[in-house]
Amino acid sequence: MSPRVGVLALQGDVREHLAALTAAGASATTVRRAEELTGLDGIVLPGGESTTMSRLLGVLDLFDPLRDALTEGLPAYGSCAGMILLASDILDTRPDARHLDALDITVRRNAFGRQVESFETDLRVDGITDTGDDRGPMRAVFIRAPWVEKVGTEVEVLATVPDGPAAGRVVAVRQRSVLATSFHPEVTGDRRVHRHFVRMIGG
Ligand SMILES: NC(=O)CC[C@H](N)C(=O)O
Repeated sequence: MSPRVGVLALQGDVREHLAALTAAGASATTVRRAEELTGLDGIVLPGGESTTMSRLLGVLDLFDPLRDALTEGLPAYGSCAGMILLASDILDTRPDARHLDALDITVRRNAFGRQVESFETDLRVDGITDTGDDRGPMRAVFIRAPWVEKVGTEVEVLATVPDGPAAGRVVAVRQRSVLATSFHPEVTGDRRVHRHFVRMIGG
């Protein structure tokens, strides 16, 4: 049976993740209420605006149930704003923004600065672009993206920016069943990250 994956659907590029997950073989469904967390094999936190999502999670009484589900081991994948929400520490955020503390990383919001606020590059992602018939670098789209400034001992770094002013910056990580990318594979048509997540949670 295909794994059942929820997409947090409060704001952001929900539709793109639903399509990518479906193409990757998951049964994808939206999550707007706490009850909709029941029976999920994984959840995706989309790109968008992390402070807005954080506020809506509170307004809809979804923040605590989601954090509890993550603490209990619900696998998760966050892209961009989703990565920020999953982090244990955020730099350059608003004082009232809350985060889910599911990944032992420090992220800096809007880290790439004005000149390269949005850019694309070809990336190698460990375990994703180096295996399978379709191996090879992945086009990665960064839109006012965060980078990871610090990783805990249990966190694997999967990708860094290859060149340019931000060379070496960490942009993809995994800690057990939680995966996060600064970039947006959901907008490129390259399904390898979503397939990787679906395989990861399918055991
Ligand atoms: N593309 C994105 O998800 C941007 C993230 C946004 N800058 C934030 O802080 O939430």
